[in-house]
Amino acid sequence: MFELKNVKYKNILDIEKVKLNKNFVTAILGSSGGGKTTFLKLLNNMISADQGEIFFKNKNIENYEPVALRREVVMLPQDPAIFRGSIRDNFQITEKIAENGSSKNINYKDLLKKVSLNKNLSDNADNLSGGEKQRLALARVMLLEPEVLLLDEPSSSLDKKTEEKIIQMVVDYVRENDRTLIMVTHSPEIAEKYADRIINIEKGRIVSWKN
Ligand SMILES: Nc1ncnc2c1ncn2[C@@H]1O[C@H](COP(=O)(O)OP(=O)(O)OP(=O)(O)O)[C@@H](O)[C@H]1O
Repeated sequence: MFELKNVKYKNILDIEKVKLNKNFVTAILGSSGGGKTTFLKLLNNMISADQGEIFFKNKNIENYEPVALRREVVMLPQDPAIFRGSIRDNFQITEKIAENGSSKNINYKDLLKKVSLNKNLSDNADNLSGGEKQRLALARVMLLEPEVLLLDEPSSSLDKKTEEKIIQMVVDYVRENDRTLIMVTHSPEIAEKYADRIINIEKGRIVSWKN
């Protein structure tokens, strides 16, 4: 699905060659500051490599229209922005942005249940805790039904039990719907349990991977 060749970004990343498979759950592990977030951002062209090439479905990502690419490859950042207004507003704005009618008949309440967010649609999204905002953002991403989900430490402000539940749910979703998930995680246990492939990034380089 993705192929990177001799990709360099500032003095942060230096990736000789890597392929990321379609329909795989790929986990990215590594020390803080090693370049994991930067790696994800390159995949939907939020940032452009200084050198080298990145292919998505055999086409150089520089040749995709950026908005079209980001509809297919959606990133959930560590600290996602929440739209002002209610939880329902957040879903409605997302659907408007999506514009592609992909979110046909998705029930907002079911979506909240899926991400274990025990709130009303009319609740003010601003009042949610950090972990709850992250789950709302995850629900918004699911509404977009992207082909590829890039999750940057989706569980960073969640307790262990909720974290596991959410990851299980995302992985189930990805597998049932033939999607591709690339997730940065701090937890080797989560990576071992859910990923088809684990990539270790240290100091900007891929130091090991495991199938
Ligand atoms: N736009 C930028 N310009 C300069 N330096 C940057 C930029 N973005 C990130 N960095 C630096 O690059 C390094 C890698 O950052 P990155 O966020 O990719 O690491 P990470 O592995 O995701 O870390 P963490 O696990 O702490 O989230 C860090 O030292 C960071 O400070």
